[in-house]
Amino acid sequence: MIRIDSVTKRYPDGTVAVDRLSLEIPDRSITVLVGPSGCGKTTTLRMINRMVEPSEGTILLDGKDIQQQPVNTLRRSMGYVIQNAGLFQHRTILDNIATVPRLLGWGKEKSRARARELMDRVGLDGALAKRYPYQLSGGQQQRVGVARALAADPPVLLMDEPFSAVDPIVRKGLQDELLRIQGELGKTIVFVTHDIDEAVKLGTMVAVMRTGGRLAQFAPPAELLTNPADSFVEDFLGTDRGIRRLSFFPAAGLELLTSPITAIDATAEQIAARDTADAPYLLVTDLDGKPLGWAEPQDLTAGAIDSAQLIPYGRPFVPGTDSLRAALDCAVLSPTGWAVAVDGEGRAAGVVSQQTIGEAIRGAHAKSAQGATTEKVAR
Ligand SMILES: Nc1ncnc2c1ncn2[C@@H]1O[C@H](COP(=O)(O)OP(=O)(O)OP(=O)(O)O)[C@@H](O)[C@H]1O
Repeated sequence: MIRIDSVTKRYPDGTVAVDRLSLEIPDRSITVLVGPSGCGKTTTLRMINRMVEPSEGTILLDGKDIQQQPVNTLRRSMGYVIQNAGLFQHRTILDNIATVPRLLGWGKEKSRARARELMDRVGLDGALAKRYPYQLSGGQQQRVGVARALAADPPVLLMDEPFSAVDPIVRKGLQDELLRIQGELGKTIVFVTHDIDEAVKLGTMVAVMRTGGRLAQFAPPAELLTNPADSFVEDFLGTDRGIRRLSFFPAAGLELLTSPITAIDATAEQIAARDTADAPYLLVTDLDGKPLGWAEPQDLTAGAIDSAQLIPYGRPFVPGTDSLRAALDCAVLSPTGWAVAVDGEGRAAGVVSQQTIGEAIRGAHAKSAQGATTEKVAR
């Protein structure tokens, strides 16, 4: 949908912010521009809505040169979200969100109705509608910024470090919300960040830029983590690239053992009859099948199970939605070295050892080397 064709931006003082950049930004997906401070990300984004004009090269939107389009028409087709939301401080939340529909002449009631609908869409409580921006938290303000950008239903959303100013937990919530909104609305989003984790999480495609405004690599995140183009990209991705790449392999194929699962009301005879050859620990569950903790078989054969004596099982993973990274994390954090898999209701579905996860990782790498595609799974 957006094609950046050999674009250069030279500012009047001679700074080359962007140097012969070419990118094909796919339709209805999130393309992330990432790179160190000053590498030209913001300049690139602003050239897309003509807040900055390129010195050379062309940008095409749906095959048409954006230079040939009136700036106002162009900007109407592009929502713009910036860090700290950039809200109008003297307007209520509802009126902030209704800004563009009002500019388009929608009328007050229709604009406000649309604003209410968007508050709901971005997860804002309707009770906040009459407040002013200063009466909202940073995360809430950022949601207002996203709602305002979506108000006139533009096909394109440009987002410049929109979540950088909030704490990590709020940030994760905003990222998840953006992925949900993108899934529902199918916008074409260009997202600027300097945080590679954010880029890998959000991007369908990731453009890594280097200082001097040049493109270092343009690839889907799994490809980036597997085959960084050069040492700059490799360094930028960080030292735990291998672990992060596991986020792209689903945990669904892991072989789970169910024989060690033991209900808390199991009798000594039932426990003694268990085949524990494959697993040194038993996972004790409550009567609903939810995990309580680990026990060594010899500690249980004595009689009634005392839940206070159990070894904590740590955090479980959900095979249907989690990745091998999540499963490995659970196993690494588990005092027994075994990870607990649960179903959507939190009931124990099986257990798996670090060794089995290790074998699955090797299998996944081998498969991916044969060219199998890696889909994004929950991280
Ligand atoms: N108006 C301007 N005049 C001159 N130089 C500029 C101007 N705006 C930006 N620059 C320079 O262009 C280069 C790219 O800036 P830009 O803001 O696009 O980078 P960025 O990657 O978004 O950085 P950051 O992550 O720090 O926001 C920088 O060297 C910057 O100093």
